[in-house]
Amino acid sequence: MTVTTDFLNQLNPSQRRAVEHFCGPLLVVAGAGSGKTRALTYRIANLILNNRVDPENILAVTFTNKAAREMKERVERLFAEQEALARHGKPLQALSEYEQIQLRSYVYKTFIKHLWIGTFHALCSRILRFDIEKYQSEAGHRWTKTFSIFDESDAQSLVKSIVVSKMNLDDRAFNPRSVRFAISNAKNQGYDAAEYEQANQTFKGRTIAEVYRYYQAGLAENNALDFDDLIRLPVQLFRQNSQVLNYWHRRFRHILVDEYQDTNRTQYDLLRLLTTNGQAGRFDDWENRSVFVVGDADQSIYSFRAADFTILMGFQNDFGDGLPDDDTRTLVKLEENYRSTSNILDVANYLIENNTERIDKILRATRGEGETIACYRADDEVAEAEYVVGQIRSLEFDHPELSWGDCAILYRANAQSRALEEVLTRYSIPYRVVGGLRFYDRREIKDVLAYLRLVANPADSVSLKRVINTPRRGIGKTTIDNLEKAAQELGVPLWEIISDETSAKTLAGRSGKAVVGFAKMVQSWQDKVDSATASEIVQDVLADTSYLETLQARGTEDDLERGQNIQELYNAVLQFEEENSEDASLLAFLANASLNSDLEDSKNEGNEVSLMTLHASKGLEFPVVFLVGLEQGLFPSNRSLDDAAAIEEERRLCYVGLTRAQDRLFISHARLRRLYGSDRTPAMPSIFLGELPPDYIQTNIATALPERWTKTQRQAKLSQTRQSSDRPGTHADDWTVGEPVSHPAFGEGKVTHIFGAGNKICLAIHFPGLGKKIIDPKVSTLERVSS
Ligand SMILES: Nc1ncnc2c1ncn2[C@@H]1O[C@H](COP(=O)(O)OP(=O)(O)OP(=O)(O)O)[C@@H](O)[C@H]1O
Ligand SMILES: [Mg+2]
Repeated sequence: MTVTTDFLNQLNPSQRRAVEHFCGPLLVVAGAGSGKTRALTYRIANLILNNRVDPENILAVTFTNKAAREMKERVERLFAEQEALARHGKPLQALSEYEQIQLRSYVYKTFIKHLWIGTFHALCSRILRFDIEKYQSEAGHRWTKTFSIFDESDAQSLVKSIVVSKMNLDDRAFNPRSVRFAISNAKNQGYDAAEYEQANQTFKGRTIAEVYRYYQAGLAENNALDFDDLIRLPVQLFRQNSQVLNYWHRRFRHILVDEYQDTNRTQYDLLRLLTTNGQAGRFDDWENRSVFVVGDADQSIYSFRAADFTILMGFQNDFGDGLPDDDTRTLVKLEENYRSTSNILDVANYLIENNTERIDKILRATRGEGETIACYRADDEVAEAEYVVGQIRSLEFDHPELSWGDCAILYRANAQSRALEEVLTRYSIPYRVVGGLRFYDRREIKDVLAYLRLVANPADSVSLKRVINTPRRGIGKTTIDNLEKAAQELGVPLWEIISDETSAKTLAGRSGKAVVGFAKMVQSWQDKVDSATASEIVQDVLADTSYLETLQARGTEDDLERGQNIQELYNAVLQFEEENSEDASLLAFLANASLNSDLEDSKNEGNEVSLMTLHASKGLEFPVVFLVGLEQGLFPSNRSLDDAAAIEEERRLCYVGLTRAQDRLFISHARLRRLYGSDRTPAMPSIFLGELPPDYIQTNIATALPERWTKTQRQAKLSQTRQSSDRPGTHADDWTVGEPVSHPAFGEGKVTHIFGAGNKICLAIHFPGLGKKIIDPKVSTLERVSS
């Protein structure tokens, strides 16, 4: 391939600098829509095309599997375009279909196939498929490369069995979900059970540490890892074994990370080990390797999973050999936004300025002003959904160039999708819920995958128990308990008892024959695992278990849909085999299935409205965005109301939502909302609504927002706010915690917290009988009550 720089013309000078920076560390910080992801993608192409880097030496970390897929496709297209010019002297589109296919297949085989692009989890699972057998945990646990990946529900059922059966604890006091969460959090901060116990010297802390120990032993017994261990284990392995680390260090000379602000401690440790080869010193090889990260601290929204955006802020110091933070050798700022109209961008910037914990940055619009932002107050959640759908339908007439696929509805909580789905269905508008009930979380899919996991990893007793009597074959709970007890006493996996005909018959009594038959069936698949393809094994499993037939025999609509889903799973296996010809084994497919939540996207991708949580919308963009449910207690969420830092995170989430919009933005809230099956309860408008600049916003209720300002007034207001010469009651010093106040709608209450500083404040006020509300004194008039 000839050296070329043509494609770099599609970048602005700062992006180009980031892309062309060859070796050494580089941080790109910039606001939303400024082309960070684009720069990262072009950089991969540039490393290979112009810097002559072997694709095998590149590791790119994306936030979702979908992003990884898109990035690969994008790089592939860039390559194909360059190659078309070089070979044929014509742009790609001018070539015949046959020539295009040939060219793309060449590009795929020569370059793309060798690139490692994926999420931290997907990449780590690949590393572990090579090296996990060299790892030994402090407690002496070991895993083999056929390990299963436990998803959240598998992990929780393991925790539950420990809490209830092993430790005889009250599962109300030690709710398996929260215990699992505590363990997960500890892992993401790099704590093992002993370190966790050290840091939590209460009864509860010690008990959770004990569950943690049993849980790790349980994982090892099942030859399984949870999502957190997928990243933690390579870190520990790299620390234990310098040869292994050295191999991966030499392999990944160029590391690129998108959304770096949402990196947690363990992921950071992994990156550091890989770049420095575990040397205590800093990044020491400026001539031969690079570490390139892009991010935006204002979009950090995963602190509940231990993400820490100070890691982004520390990048230059950590990797930059002690160079000052603003050193341009290690920092590029992007200041143009290519995504949104200036109205949308102004509104988002205005909101995020309310955060105290942030570094100000410039983000200039490059597009026109666009339309104003619509804000709608609905009577309840159904009326809100009707408003959204009404707008989507009227877009059909007003903007025929837009299609349903251009629209996205974003919300804070998954449960909000129900009302929206009902109304969309009523009007026959096709939609898809991105990351809702994941395809791989469906019961029938989990069943078939459990069979496959058992084939690949006989030690996986969680999967074994799931399928031993599914479909029913007359093996009851008592029989399974007996078999399991024997396995525990002998300290062997359940499979060993079941697959031994004599033991199985002795222990299983009347169900002995069924157990033996089941074991023989599984054994016959296991015998083939090295020679057959994944799809052949799936076919065998479906045929031998009569799973599909059982569904068909029952024949309800639900059952038929389940049958179709299984068919879809089979298609996914075939597709996987096509795309991954170099490793299409059952193991590789299973890892992919555990880690890939985007199957539904590829199945349905087309002209449909997208529904998703704000978290899932990160990095994406849509011409039309609806941001719904801006109500106190929902967004910001209830859990954040008492916590200033959490409110700031919610505000960042709101910033993420607003900045997904390219052309049109609709915001809404309801006065009454039914959520999680409760009665309709009154809902207050979100504080974030009061923080948006009213002159940019058209609302259906004159009083929904504070007084209207013109744009010039807004500027004046902004500087005035900054000079803090406000009306009384809007400055932090005006209030003290504990003082009684009166609100026009809620009556009398007491100030419990003051968030923010200067005149960028909100007050948390407890109103007897109503609970706690967050009030912005700039929006609501609060009266002091003399006590
Ligand atoms: N130099 C450029 N010229 C034209 N369009 C650009 C340029 N850079 C980026 N874009 C476009 O702007 C949009 C936003 O880019 P991108 O998604 O890379 O931004 P980002 O900084 O990663 O955003 P986010 O913070 O939301 O992840 C995309 O549609 C991209 O193609
Ligand atoms: Mg991005």
